[in-house]
Amino acid sequence: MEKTYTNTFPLTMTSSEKQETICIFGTGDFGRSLGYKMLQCGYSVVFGSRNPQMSSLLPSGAEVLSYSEAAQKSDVVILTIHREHYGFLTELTEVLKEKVLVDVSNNLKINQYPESNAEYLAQLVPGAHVVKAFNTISAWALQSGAMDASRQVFVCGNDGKAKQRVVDIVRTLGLTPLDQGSLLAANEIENYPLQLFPMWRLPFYLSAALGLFFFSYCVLRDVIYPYINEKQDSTFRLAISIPNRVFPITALILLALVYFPGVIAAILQLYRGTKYRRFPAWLDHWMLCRKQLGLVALGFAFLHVIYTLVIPIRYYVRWRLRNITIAQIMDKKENPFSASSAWLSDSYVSLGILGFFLFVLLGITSLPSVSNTVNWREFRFVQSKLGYLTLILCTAHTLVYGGKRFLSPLSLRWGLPSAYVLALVIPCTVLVTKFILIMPCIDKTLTRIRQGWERNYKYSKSALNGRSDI
Ligand SMILES: NC(=O)C1=CN([C@@H]2O[C@H](COP(=O)(O)OP(=O)(O)OC[C@H]3O[C@@H](n4cnc5c(N)ncnc54)[C@H](OP(=O)(O)O)[C@@H]3O)[C@@H](O)[C@H]2O)C=CC1
Ligand SMILES: [Cu+2]
Repeated sequence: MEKTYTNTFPLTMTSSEKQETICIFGTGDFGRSLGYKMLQCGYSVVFGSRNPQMSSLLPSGAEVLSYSEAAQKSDVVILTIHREHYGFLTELTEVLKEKVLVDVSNNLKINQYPESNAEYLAQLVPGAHVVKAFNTISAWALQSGAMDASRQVFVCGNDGKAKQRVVDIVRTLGLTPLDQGSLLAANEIENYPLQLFPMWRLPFYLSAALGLFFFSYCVLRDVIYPYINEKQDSTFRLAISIPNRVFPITALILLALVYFPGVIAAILQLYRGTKYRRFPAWLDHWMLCRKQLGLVALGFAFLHVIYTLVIPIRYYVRWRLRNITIAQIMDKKENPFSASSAWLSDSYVSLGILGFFLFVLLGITSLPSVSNTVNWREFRFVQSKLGYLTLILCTAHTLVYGGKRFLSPLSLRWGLPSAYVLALVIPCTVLVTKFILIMPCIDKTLTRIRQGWERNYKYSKSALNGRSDI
């Protein structure tokens, strides 16, 4: 019986061959769009509907029959019906026997039901070969042809031949099939369209929290403090001065947070004396979204660069420069040139430029089109060595910014240090810890652990033999 469709199914259809008929159950949005696309690609389409006479707006050229009549016309039946309405299929088990039954359904929530929709369908219609496909393609994309971002169709199913047929249909429709294995994968495939930027969530919340905290901190020091102490209105600082403090601080901390989990993981491995124990879930998740953290940090660094470029055209800056010059003319006294200040200011800018350049380089190499062209060692070299160099340069940039005022009691307001002093805590912690970790004696142990050596090997061996360790 399996021979029937291997013989009849053409791999690619030519006009001279008989058109293959596909049956689509349901005449809703998705069913109609899919039917339209299939007709365009040379299939003949039969719709199954509760009310064949009432169905309107169907693509011309398609036939509409009752569900059981339609099912008899083809051995591939695509169900474009919501899972909640699958009940009536139990009456069609005889007609659907040995047919390829394609489940396209999505749910409203992740893990909404104990079993995936496709597995539920397989239980309802035990004689059919259920294949999961098309759920990641939207009706709108099918119709408008705007499918660049969503050409991929995940396909899974327990019957190899049935799956192959669906894969071929997907290809004929101009989409890219991705075989995901057996029906067990259906759950993951169904959850996929419901996820909302899972890897961007942590970076987003972190940057929002950091931004808000430092913004409030700067408002307290730079707007509220001068108002209460000198009745001075500094609210104009909310537009550029304060954002241009918050952005670089957020960028620097996020960049440090890209390298922090690696350091924590190394310490954990050293402490446990083995690499064969799982990291806690939060550390795993943190490690997985390092790329996104770095890209968000790069975004903030960009903002800092742009905000810095406009400094010379700001009214406040020009006003201050003019006033200082006029005051010097009136006093007939020139400000002496300070070589150390010139050095500090130039090195501050230069470190910033170099740090930003490497930061952009890191961002570019994390793009899939670029990272696909480098091998594993090259990628690690760029992301680790160059990454740490970027962190060192950006931290130094901030330290030099502080310059002579760094930790000076004069810059305290209500006992609060400048925001950039706080910003340095995490980057410095990461750099100092990393420096300790690369000291030869520690590095040697860590490398051995990462190659599989275990400190308490005997202990684990006895555990393996099932003996108690007391
Ligand atoms: N819309 C989209 O972009 C996408 C949809 N999907 C999935 O495709 C399936 C269909 O979605 P969509 O077309 O948007 O939904 P619609 O509500 O527009 O269509 C559902 C169709 O199911 C049929 N149906 C059968 N039994 C019942 C019943 N008891 N009550 C109501 N309808 C019934 C109806 O067709 P008739 O009246 O002819 O019997 C109806 O038109 C869903 O499982 C959805 O998750 C997947 C990817 C994208
Ligand atoms: Cu800067």
